[in-house]
Amino acid sequence: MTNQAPIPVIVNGAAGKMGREVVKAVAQAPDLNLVGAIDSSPQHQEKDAGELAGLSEPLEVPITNQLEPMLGYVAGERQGPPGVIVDFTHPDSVYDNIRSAIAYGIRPVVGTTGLSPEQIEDLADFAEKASTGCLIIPNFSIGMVLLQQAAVAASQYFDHVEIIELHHNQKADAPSGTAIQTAQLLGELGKTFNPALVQETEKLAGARGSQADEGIRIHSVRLPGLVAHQEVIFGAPGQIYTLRHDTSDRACYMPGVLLAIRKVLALKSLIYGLEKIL
Ligand SMILES: NC(=O)C1=CN([C@@H]2O[C@H](COP(=O)(O)OP(=O)(O)OC[C@H]3O[C@@H](n4cnc5c(N)ncnc54)[C@H](OP(=O)(O)O)[C@@H]3O)[C@@H](O)[C@H]2O)C=CC1
Ligand SMILES: O=C(O)C1=N[C@H](C(=O)O)C[C@H](O)C1
Repeated sequence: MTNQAPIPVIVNGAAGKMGREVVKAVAQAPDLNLVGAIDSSPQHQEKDAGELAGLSEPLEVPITNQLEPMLGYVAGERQGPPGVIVDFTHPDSVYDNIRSAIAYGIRPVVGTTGLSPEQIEDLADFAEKASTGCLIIPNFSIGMVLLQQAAVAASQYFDHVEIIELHHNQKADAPSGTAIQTAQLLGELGKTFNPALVQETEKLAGARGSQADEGIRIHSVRLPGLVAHQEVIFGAPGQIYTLRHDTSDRACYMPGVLLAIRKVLALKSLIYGLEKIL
C-alpha cells in the first residue's frame, strides 16, 4: 500500500471508442485520478465522461473541447505527481496535441496513429529538450507485442513476407500504425525482403498494396464487423507460416494504457513502442 497522491490523468478523445474505454479504466484504478476529459465532438460537450463511458455513477468530469486551459490547470497543481494526458483523437491533431502537452510539462501517452516518421523525430527532439517523458504506442495489446516478436524471430529464416491488416470501416488512417511498426521491426534486421522474381504489372492501381521501405507489402482491409486484426504471412518454397492477432474488444488495450500512464512519469524522453516498457 502506498500513500502517494494519485496521478492526475486527462483523456483526450474521451467521447471516442478508445477514449471511453480509457475513462472507465482510469476511473477504476485507485492510483489514478481522472481530472479532465477533452473531446472536440460538438454533441458531447458538457456530458459527464463517466456516464458517456457507461459507468453507473457520474464522475463529475464534464467533456470539454478546451485543451490548453485544461493543460494549464493541471500543470498549475503544485501538489502530487505531474499530470499525464492520454491521446486517442485523430491523426490530424495528434502532433499539435503532443507538443502542447509537453510545453505544459504534461506527459503524453499516445495511442493515436498516423504520425509521420518526421513528426515522431521532431517530437522526440522536443521531449528531450524539455526533459519530459512521452510514450507513443501504436498498439497497446500484449498479443500484438508477442506477434511482432514472433515475426522478428521468423524473419531470420524467411526472405518473403507480406502484412494484411484488417480494421473497422471508421478508421481514418491506412495502413494501420501497427502494420507500419511491424514492417519497421522486421526492417531493423537490415534485410531486404521480397526479392522480385518477375516484372510485375498492377492492372488495377494498388493491387499489390503499399510498399514499406523494407520492401514489405502492407494490405489494408476496411469493413464493418471488424475491430482490429493483423496477419504477417511468411512464405518459402513449400511452406507458409502465418501469424495472426485478433482484437474483439477494446478492453484488450487497457492493461497497456495503464502501464504506460504509470511508466511515463519516470521518463525524460520519448519512447516508441509498448515492447520497450514491458
Ligand atoms: N494504440 C492503440 O493500441 C490503438 C490506437 N487506436 C488509434 O486511436 C485513434 C482513435 O481511435 P478511435 O477511438 O477508434 O476513434 P474515434 O473516432 O472513435 O474517437 C476519436 C475521438 O476524438 C475526437 N477528436 C477528433 N479530433 C479531436 C481533437 N483535435 N481534439 C479532441 N478530440 C478530437 C473525435 O471526435 P469526432 O468524432 O467529433 O471527430 C472522437 O470523439 C486512432 O488513431 C486509432 O488508430 C485505436 C485503437 C487502439
Ligand atoms: O484504429 C484502430 O482501431 C486501431 N488502430 C491502431 C493502429 O492503427 O494500428 C491499433 C489497432 O490496430 C486498432
